[in-house]
Amino acid sequence: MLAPILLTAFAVLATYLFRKIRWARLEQFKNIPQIKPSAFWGHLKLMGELMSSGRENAHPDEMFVEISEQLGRPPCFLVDARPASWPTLLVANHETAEQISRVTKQFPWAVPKSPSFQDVIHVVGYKSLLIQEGEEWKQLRKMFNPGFAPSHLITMLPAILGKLSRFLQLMDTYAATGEVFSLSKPIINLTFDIIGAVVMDTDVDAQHEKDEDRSQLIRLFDELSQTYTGQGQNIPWYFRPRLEYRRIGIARQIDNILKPIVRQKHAELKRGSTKGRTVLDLSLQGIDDLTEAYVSLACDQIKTFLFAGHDTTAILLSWTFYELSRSPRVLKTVRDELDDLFGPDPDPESVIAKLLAPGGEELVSRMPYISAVIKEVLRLRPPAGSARMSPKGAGLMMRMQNGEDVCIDNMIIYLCGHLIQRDRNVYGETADDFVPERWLGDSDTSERTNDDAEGSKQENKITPGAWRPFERGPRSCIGQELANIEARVIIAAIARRYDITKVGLGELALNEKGEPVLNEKGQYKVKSEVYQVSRAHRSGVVGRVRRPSTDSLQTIQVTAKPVDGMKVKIKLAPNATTSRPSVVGVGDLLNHR
Ligand code: HEM
Repeated sequence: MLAPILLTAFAVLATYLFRKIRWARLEQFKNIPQIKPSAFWGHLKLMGELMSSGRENAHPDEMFVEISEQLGRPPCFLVDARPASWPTLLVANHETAEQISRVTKQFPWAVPKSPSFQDVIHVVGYKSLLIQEGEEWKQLRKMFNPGFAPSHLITMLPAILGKLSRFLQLMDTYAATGEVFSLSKPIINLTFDIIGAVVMDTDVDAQHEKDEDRSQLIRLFDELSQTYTGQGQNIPWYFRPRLEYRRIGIARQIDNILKPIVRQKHAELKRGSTKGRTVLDLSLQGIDDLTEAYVSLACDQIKTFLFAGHDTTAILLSWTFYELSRSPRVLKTVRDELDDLFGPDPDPESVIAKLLAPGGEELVSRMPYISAVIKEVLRLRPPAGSARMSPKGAGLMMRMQNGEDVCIDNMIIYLCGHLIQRDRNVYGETADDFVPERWLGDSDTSERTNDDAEGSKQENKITPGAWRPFERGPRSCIGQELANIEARVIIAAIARRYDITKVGLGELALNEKGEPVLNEKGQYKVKSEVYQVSRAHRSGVVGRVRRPSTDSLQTIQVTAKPVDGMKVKIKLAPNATTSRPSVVGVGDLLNHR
């Protein structure tokens, strides 16, 4: 008697599930452009195939480019990798992206962040600016905006330049030995040191060769980011409780280092024994009683700035030096601009002296060609994108190419800078080429690019929303101006001192005389392409190989880095002095300021 009942119940359940899966795969999003999904697998199998047939370890953006091409480059398309990830809407055009990033009545602070950001919760903290929403986010942003205001950041120039000496020393050593090294590594460590100085006036000692000489804070940060590498690290925590426990433990140790710093800075401010110029100082001003809750909140923001501010800027600089190394026309123009601005002496000490002298701040804003180079690198190699999600039931509608309105609630909306910024409708036939000149007359990379009224004042041509490496709208990058200043002064200090040669992937193709050969686009021909990978790699040293898997969809917010950590060798440029006055000089210059 029981058997037929059970059998019937099983048949009913199976039919229900079959229909439900079929509906979800074939019907639910049928109006969104997509590769024909499998009724059972959706796009899971397709993604597995694409990732294993492509470049090893490649950033998912590369796979999205391939899908976009197959679909005829629509403004947006769907990738359905359920249950490995939420269904994901890939946004590939600026008009569609603006619908998500702008302020609307429904979303007064733009469409909320995707829950996939929770993956990095132990790195940035529960109350991180990166993750918070609504009023809480607004208050935080208000609290920390002053520390990142351009007029304030420029006063931090000495602190930024102060971190260059160790970097230059190391680069000079590499130039002397001629050894191959990962350029991203010293740059990441430099940007880490700069963030530590700008945010809390603390030497985080990232730039030491030996691990034991680096600060405990940096070592813990490193240890924590290590827990995010390797396969399957982003599955729900209850499937990997030991790893979760380890992350919580490391995060607690980091807090134990940062909390006393917050308390000490607050005490110094109250005593009046500090000028109070760091990002942390400014956020503490006006706070009489420092509660534990505030200490915790400030800690989460410091972690957020350390996390969001070092890797991104380092990626920008790594790609910049790579592009300069293979674009002789661009390198020459950059060096000419530096000669004009800083005089013919290419020594970093001389550049730094001019930056620190009266009027130095103004020099930072007067680098139109270098700015165009930075803008073009950020266009072609955006270090980060944005993942958003409209809550279930919110009723966020998007108009598709066929005129249909589709509800896009409860799915990841990925504003894919890599696709948006290579849109042929905006950038034409040279969309994939490195052409800094396209920005001349509009080479601004500052926060003003987030302002449409300012953007349309430019006599130029390229619509503001089509350049969005820092994203746009209220949730755009708070550190945009800091990244700009860092990138400019680092390029100014080193672009004339070293000649950089890529080694391994991306190496120049030489002719029979051993000379590099220009292609029709004015860049040297290369033997292979350097491509982007997604995972957080230890201090930029890349080497661990991960089998491709669908969980990379959940980590699309993780930055896109050069695959090999940008392996290069360097030598002093022909007119650079062979002595190393810069190493001693930077410290002296700062002491005398
Ligand atoms: C080239 C360098 C950088 C790039 C390309 C970049 C890119 C971005 C992008 C695309 C976002 C938006 C993320 C989203 O919508 O989900 C963002 C947000 C953010 N960035 Fe950056 N960033 C850079 C440097 C920095 C620096 C130096 C800091 C330093 C503190 C920083 C801190 C932040 C923070 C805190 C947010 C969250 C802002 C909010 O939600 O209110 N970034 N960044």
